[in-house]
Amino acid sequence: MFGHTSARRTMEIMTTSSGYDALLVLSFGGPEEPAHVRPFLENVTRGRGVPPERLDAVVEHYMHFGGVSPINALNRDIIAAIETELASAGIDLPVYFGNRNWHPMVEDTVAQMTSDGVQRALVFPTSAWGGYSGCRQYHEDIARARGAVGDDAPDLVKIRQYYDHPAMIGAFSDAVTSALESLPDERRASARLVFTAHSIPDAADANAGPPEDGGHLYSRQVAEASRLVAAASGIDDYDVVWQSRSGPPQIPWLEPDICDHLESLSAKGVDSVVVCPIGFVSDHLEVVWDLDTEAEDKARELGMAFARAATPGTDRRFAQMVVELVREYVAEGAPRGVGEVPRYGSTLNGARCALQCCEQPTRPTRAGARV
Ligand SMILES: CC1=C(CCC(=O)O)c2cc3nc(cc4[nH]c(cc5[nH]c(cc1n2)c(C)c5CCC(=O)O)c(CCC(=O)O)c4C)C(CCC(=O)O)=C3C
Ligand SMILES: [Fe+2]
Repeated sequence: MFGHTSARRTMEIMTTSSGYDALLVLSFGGPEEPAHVRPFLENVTRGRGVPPERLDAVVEHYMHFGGVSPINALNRDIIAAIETELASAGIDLPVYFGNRNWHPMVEDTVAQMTSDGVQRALVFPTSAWGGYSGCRQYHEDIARARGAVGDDAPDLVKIRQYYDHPAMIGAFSDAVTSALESLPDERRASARLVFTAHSIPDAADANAGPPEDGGHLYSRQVAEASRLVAAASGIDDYDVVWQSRSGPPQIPWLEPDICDHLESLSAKGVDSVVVCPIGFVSDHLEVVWDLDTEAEDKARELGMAFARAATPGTDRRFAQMVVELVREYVAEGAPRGVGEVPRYGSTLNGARCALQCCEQPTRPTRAGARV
């Protein structure tokens, strides 16, 4: 059952005039049955200093959904939508699917691409962001997968960060407006807009981006995307908070946490929130558990009305954005972005964007020694 890719058709691969002959959608991966939850989590956390107590808690989150992460199915839907949009744009590129942490593994997918004769492919990462987890780790995946295949591996060009693409900002903004409209009439005018993204260690954020850009690229992009979405929704007052913190408690991560923030808002008399998961392209486990279960329960406990805005992955504009990004490369179109924070992240064969870009900070081991 493993190892097949999502290339929907067998076709003769022809190098187009633009020089690309496939598109690889590269994602995080997730388990699709209970027996796969532990091995998946072991892949995610290998060498990353995540305490066993945290892992046990996360196993439980997956078990609440029958051991099935929604992420792979959502990515298959995104791929089907991309195929439709590519076809209507007249761009003839087969689409492949590979993951960092679970099947279909990117190593297997790149092996398949090699045997299909692919020579040079674009890689669309399902993360819009800079930073180690959001960008550089995807470069590492590309390099590892090519290394596993050897000399015949195709050249792989990763598509750039797209945190401020107008199509994505538009989809998020419409989702915020719909979430606001779903609140009870009497709670709508007082609703507070709260953006949330995956927390990362402070030290990882400090190192995010090329050093000459000043660091903190991830939190700066998240803040900028939030500003753009709020502005497009006609809202000028909002907060940016973080979720899904992992790692040992003594290491500082980006704060405040969404649930703590709901408590502070409630203490100030706020009785209604719209939560926008700006950091995620689809409703994967961090969204359906950490927001739709934990944060919503917290809001209920505090007597607050709660509405969670949709993620953009199911919006047709998301697949259209992917095709626009592909066009930037195949037709050398100008990058479209509406934000003021720069975007990096496009390199060949897993090279870094710059020397010491998104360097992993040293982490204490559980024994207390630094590695
Ligand atoms: C910035 C960021 C994104 C957004 C960018 C992107 O989308 O890539 C993201 C996405 C995701 N994170 C995911 C799942 C997990 N992340 C973990 C752990 C971690 N995430 C981190 C950061 C991020 N993560 C970090 C710094 C860690 C600590 C360990 C380490 O330094 O690497 C763990 C380990 C257990 C835990 O501690 O939570 C799991 C299971 C899933 C799949 C969910 C599903 O199955 O539906 C997705 C899309
Ligand atoms: Fe994560």
